[in-house]
Amino acid sequence: MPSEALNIPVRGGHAAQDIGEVSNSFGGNEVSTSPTATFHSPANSLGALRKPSAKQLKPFNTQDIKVLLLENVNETGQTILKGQKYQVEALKSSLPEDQLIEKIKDVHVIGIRSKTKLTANVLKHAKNLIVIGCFCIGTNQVDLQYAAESGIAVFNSPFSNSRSVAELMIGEIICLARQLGDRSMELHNGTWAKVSAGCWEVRGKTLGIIGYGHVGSQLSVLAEAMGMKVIYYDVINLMGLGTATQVPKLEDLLRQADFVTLHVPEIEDTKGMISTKEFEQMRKGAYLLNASRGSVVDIPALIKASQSGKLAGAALDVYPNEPGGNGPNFNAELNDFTEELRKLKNVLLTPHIGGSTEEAQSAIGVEVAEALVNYVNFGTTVGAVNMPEVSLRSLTLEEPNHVRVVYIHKNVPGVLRKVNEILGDHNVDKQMTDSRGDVAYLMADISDVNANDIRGLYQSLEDLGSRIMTRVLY
Ligand SMILES: NC(=O)c1ccc[n+]([C@@H]2O[C@H](COP(=O)([O-])OP(=O)(O)OC[C@H]3O[C@@H](n4cnc5c(N)ncnc54)[C@H](O)[C@@H]3O)[C@@H](O)[C@H]2O)c1
Ligand SMILES: O=C(O)CC[C@@H](O)C(=O)O
Repeated sequence: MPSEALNIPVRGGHAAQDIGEVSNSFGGNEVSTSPTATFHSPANSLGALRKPSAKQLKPFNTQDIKVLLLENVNETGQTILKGQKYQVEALKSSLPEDQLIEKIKDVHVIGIRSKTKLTANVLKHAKNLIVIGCFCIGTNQVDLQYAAESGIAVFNSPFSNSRSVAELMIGEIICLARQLGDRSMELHNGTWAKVSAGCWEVRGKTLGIIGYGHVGSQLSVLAEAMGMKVIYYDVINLMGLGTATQVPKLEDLLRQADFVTLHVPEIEDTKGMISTKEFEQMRKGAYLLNASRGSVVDIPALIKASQSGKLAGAALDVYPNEPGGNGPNFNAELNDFTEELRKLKNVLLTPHIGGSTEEAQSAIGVEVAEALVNYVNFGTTVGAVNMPEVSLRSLTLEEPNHVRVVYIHKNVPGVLRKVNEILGDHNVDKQMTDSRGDVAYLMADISDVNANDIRGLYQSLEDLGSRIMTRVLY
């Protein structure tokens, strides 16, 4: 069978086009949450691309694949995607919703960071989209459920920037303890203010970490190395690193810690988790740091706690509303508390740079771009955050008449029987299927397939009522 002879439309929810007309058409586990859980190694299945005997699965002209990268995705990621000859458009900022909707109509792959909101309203316009790459840790900006139900896989980089965030927290803890932000600002403005009142060593102080995952646990180790006592609160029981100890309740942590730092995901439970009541429970003269998501801390309540002297200082890296790009745009139009926040003493404000280091961005670029290529070219979902993890060993060059069928479907009874009736005309060499909630993902490598059979195979799967998306790769 001639490789790349036919192109199979893969996007679900649309009428199958004539094979001849679709030369421009082409058909991605739970992120580990604890230091003791099994971490995913960075995507490594590109090794398959490099193995001489592995067969490239590209039932499409790769140069027809349109990739839109927003928010200044690192050069490393762009290079990998361009290396596949995909058409890559890379923009430095995110896009307002109306422009995003226009752009997303066309593309097969989109890469974003934390600012681009891929809501159901945006995604319903994404007629060709098969995969989303979040070039960051957080995936709260994407409607993961809607994406899964539309057959769109979502990938992220679960820990490539954890160390960078932890290091920033260490820097900020010392800056807050010594009021460095204020001293520096004063001297920039020509004022010499040599003070020691209210300035402390961090040695012997208690750090309370809320959310003891990738970032929280890294921070724990670094803080202990500076002589801090570490306690943490998490919704799951986790083994503390070093001598760090878990406390049973959030309130216990708030009452004991000198520094409280947040490293939880943005989910329903964590929205507004630090508000007036929690500030009251904190020690007088304590410090609060938030580099998780802007919705986790009630900032007007933080402003009151700072003005009243309850808090000795705070460091914020994230805000409920953040600008789409760089510029003089951190103002009251964005968040109505901004002016008051800017006036506070010993409050460090940073523009969501926790993960913004050369090391982190370069590693994220590679990890997410490789996951995207593996999904587009091979259908592999290892590392996807909204689909079951499915992978099969590569087809090899010794298997010229094999095709890989990817069938994303509603998780309802009887589907496998019907699919296997269709595949049963061929030899099913290997097959893997798994489900996650309402969506199931089936991958099968079948042999003895003639080029002429592919359209029929594809169409039969498309015609099943359970179909979300069909892809045939060969
Ligand atoms: N500022 C930045 O640039 C930056 C960079 C990386 C990550 N982040 C944010 O930090 C968050 C944490 O990152 P991570 O890699 O450590 O995530 P993670 O998933 O490894 O860890 C999160 C931890 O929070 C715990 N948790 C969940 N809900 C909780 C609750 N209600 N109370 C207490 N604990 C709870 C989880 O059990 C888990 O152990 C990310 O989701 C992301 O939003 C920000
Ligand atoms: O780079 C970003 O925009 C997001 C960084 C961070 O919040 C993350 O979720 O990894």
